[in-house]
Amino acid sequence: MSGMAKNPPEGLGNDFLDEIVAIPTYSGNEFPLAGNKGNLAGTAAGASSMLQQSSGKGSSHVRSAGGGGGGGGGYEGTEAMFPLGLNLKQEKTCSEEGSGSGKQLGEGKDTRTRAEQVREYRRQIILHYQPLQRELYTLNPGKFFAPSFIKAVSENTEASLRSIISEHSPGIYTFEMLQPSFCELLLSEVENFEKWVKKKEIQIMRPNMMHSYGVVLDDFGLETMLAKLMEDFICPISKVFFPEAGGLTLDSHHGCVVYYGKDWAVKESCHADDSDVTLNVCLGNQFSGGEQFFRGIRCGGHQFTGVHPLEAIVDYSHVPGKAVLHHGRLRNGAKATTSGHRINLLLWCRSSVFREMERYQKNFPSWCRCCQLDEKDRLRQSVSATKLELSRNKELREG
Ligand SMILES: O=C(O)CCC(=O)C(=O)O
Ligand SMILES: [Fe+2]
Repeated sequence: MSGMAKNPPEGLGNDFLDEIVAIPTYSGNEFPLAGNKGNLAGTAAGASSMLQQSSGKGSSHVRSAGGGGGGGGGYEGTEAMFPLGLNLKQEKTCSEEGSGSGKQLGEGKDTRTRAEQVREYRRQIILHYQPLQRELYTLNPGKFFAPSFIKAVSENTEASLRSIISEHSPGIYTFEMLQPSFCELLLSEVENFEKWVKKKEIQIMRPNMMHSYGVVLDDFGLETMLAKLMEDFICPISKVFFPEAGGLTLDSHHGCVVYYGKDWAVKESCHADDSDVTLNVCLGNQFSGGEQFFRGIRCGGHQFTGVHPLEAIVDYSHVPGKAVLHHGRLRNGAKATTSGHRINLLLWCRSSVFREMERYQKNFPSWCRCCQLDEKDRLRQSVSATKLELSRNKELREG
């Protein structure tokens, strides 16, 4: 089992504390899942009421394509705009976000790259944290996944995958994925990690700028297991359903668990994940409300445009054990969880090849609605200009 914690020494030395970089943290509320055995079958209740569209800015105005690419988590907020992505310091600009390894952080003193800081941060945690559910740390499909999911992925044909996957709406796919016992184990591991963090009074990195309530699984030893999960079980699906979004070449991920509920109220904000393909699976528990909403796929240059009238505005009510797989640039957000607690596993899957190609892409990406509209406009204008020129030439010849 690689990446597992060794026996921790008593307490944590100053070196360890020095290594932890300040990030969003919370210390107050207990993780309220202890003793919830058997409750995982709870479902997301509550009819999905329509989310109000983005205030004021929600016109279908199409901005001309700007920088593009960039992988940053832009937001079209219902109110505020937040960036997303792994963040060692609470920076405010989207463009600083994302998987930009090689970038130096810190004001002056710390000259390590972001990648180096993250590596050291993880090393320190893994050295000191003692896992509770060790079986989670090695991928065990028979224990983790629903039999139907294992069968479809092992057959690995488009037909077998389509037999278990439903298209909730264009580009949003759902399927039964996790066994209740796996969800329970993961929840108890997360709870254990939170207890450890609290006991040691350390600050840890939280999943992203939207979530101070949640943990990054990769940081405490689950990175290898999640990488294998992505490679063996998500890539076969993304190859079929998201070939245009890097689905053929996913090669890195950001894995976390996020919490919603009374003690973990998250501001409703529409955003794009720092991901090329996103896997989101509900782990539990009993809750109502908390629908996820989707507001159109946009490239980096069009993140802040409104929803187009022809575009579906989609809500989805999470169900424990069931996965949602969507295009990473599909703008999304979560409505308030009105009772109980909703806890989800997120795997932001990335393709370095896709991101590199995006940087040099000259043509518009076919999957961005605004780029499509821009392209149509450009064609229309060029046809009108040609027509005008032809009629002028005709007038000159005849006149
Ligand atoms: O509410 C959820 O399940 C998804 C959260 C989310 O969109 C995100 O963290 O990127
Ligand atoms: Fe998201």
